[in-house]
Amino acid sequence: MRRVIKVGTSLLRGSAGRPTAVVIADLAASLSRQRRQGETIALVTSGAVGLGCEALGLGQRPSEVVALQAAAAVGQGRLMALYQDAFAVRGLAVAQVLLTRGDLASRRRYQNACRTLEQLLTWGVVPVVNENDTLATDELRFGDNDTLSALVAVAIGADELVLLTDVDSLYSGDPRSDAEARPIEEVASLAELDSLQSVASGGGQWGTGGMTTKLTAARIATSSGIRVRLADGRDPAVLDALLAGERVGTLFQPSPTPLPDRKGWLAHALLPKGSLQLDAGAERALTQQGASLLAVGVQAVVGDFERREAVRLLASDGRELGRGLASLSSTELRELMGSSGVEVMHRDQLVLTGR
Ligand SMILES: Nc1ncnc2c1ncn2[C@@H]1O[C@H](COP(=O)(O)OP(=O)(O)O)[C@@H](O)[C@H]1O
Ligand SMILES: N[C@@H](CCC(=O)OP(=O)(O)O)C(=O)O
Repeated sequence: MRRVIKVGTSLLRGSAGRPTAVVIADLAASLSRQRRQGETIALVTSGAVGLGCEALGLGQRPSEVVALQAAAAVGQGRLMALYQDAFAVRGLAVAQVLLTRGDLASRRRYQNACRTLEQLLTWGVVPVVNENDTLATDELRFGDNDTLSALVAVAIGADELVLLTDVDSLYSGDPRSDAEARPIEEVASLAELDSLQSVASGGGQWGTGGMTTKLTAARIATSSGIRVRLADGRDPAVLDALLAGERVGTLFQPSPTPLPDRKGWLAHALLPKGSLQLDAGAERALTQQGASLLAVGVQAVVGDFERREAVRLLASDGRELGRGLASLSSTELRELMGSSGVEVMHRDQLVLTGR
């Protein structure tokens, strides 16, 4: 079994009065037991900004990006030192892996990251992944670690993604403000997951994405065939129960028809630079025949992009049909749209997302 465990800022900063070092030591104890049973584990951890703020004596999370980036630079080393010490006591080595959204959006850099992670796992080292906050600029930022954890789970071909946070399950409303909110034990399909978007809202004082980004993460992972579990990380016994196979928190069932690796990457890692509006004929050719996209079906080109850059494919009513890598630049396309016999996107370079 391959598991990715995501540990949120909500836990690492101010979780039920447990100091960060204790939270991490408890995690290391539980996860190293799993490792001894032959399981493969990778961690995605938040906490760089939170620990940086603590070290700097900042009472709250700064709002300006540059202050967040600088605070992360202070906190990331401290965070790694805690993981390193906690796992070393149990005889396990850890490795720091810092990624930006841009790293995962480039196929070459994504494959590099996959290879490095695989090498670490082969050596029995526990990768400890975080966003490279200090370098990530606004447009290349995830901002939350939920989405990153789902992409890491896809990258290492995990069986399960565990999102540990400061709430015991997904609720039918934000439990902080909705006294009637009820826990949801299982989300059985992508359709059910999509229908839940309205119940999720943002994070707490230190967490960033809240439940909204956890649902995005669940969508990415389950559509690639990875089971997702959301559970309370405040109590180490809950993680132990989860790792022992007990039903705790919320279970998101994996899709029975997972996207193959490259299509999963196209659907979830790309950073679209523009979009193409398609006519009804092109929509039918893509969705019903699995055809490549031809210039004859392109009605409008929005944005500026080069050849092999990512674009969204939109239906005439603005719905996203899919996305992929264009064979032509926006300048070339503006000249050629409507002409027959010109390929704009090969079927292997596009994925239908139907959002
Ligand atoms: N529908 C919901 N169900 C459960 N929690 C929710 C929901 N909507 C919003 N939340 C909030 O999301 C928070 C967890 O997200 P966040 O603070 O970003 O944590 P983390 O740092 O672990 O990612 C919870 O404390 C909870 O108040
Ligand atoms: N990369 C950031 C994590 C951002 C964050 O708080 O994410 P999350 O725990 O998903 O709400 C950090 O290390 O502080």
